[in-house]
Amino acid sequence: MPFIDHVSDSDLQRLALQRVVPALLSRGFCYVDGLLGEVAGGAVLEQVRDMHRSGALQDGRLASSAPGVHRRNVRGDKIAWVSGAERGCEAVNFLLNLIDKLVSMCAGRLGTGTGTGAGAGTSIRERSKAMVACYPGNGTGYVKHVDNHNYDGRRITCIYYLNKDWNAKEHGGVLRIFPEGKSYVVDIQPLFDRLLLFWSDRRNPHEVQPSYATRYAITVWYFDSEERAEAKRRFRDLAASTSQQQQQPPQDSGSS
Ligand SMILES: Cc1cc(NC(=O)CCC(=O)O)nc(C)c1Br
Ligand SMILES: [Fe+3]
Repeated sequence: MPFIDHVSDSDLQRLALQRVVPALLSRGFCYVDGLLGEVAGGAVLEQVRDMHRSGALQDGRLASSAPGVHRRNVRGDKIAWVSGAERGCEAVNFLLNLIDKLVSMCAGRLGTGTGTGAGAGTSIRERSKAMVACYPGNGTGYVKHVDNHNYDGRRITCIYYLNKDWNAKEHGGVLRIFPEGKSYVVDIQPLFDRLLLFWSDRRNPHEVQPSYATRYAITVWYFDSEERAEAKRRFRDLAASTSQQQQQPPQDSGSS
């Protein structure tokens, strides 16, 4: 079904230049509410709910329960990786295309301000598949971490939230960002039709606080081409060197 084109290219251009780029450069994160609008946003939510109902969201990480509580492992978030081309993902694909357009309109203007010191600036031309995630609402969250803590190439994390009538006081599930070197934290509610963008590296450690209602989100990571290529080279060298070691006979320890 043809989605209502809620956001025109000129809207996106304005959003990129007047909101997203300045915020990323000055604060390192930015969120936009009402990205797709009720109809298209609702279509994405329905498709994610269908994935959840059909069991497509799996292999969540084991989340240990609170210390002291009888130590059973409870399931954390459930995820599925989608390209958007899958049947039943048409609305997700529409979302991904829109985010791609928005990020490409920003990419040329994120210059050397990214503070990575790597090369002349950020050339973002590729991204990961989309990670559809569901926190089941059993009190699990996601421990504090950095997405790209070791130059794996990821430059911008984009998270699209899908949760209607979310109330953090009752449902928890706040994404808390701890901006590097700042004395304050930033609490983001995972609200329906909200798009959050932030630098994936050490500038933005973050955690998901325990969620007490079903919490859906779709995440894509955009790569800096140079850093990604370098990370792939490093990974190939590592793989090559470890496989060589396996081929060589184990060096005797030299002990008598
Ligand atoms: C699998 C995986 C999930 C996440 N998710 C979040 O940080 C949650 C953000 C939110 O839902 O608000 N991050 C990493 C680095 C990996 Br890997
Ligand atoms: Fe993360």
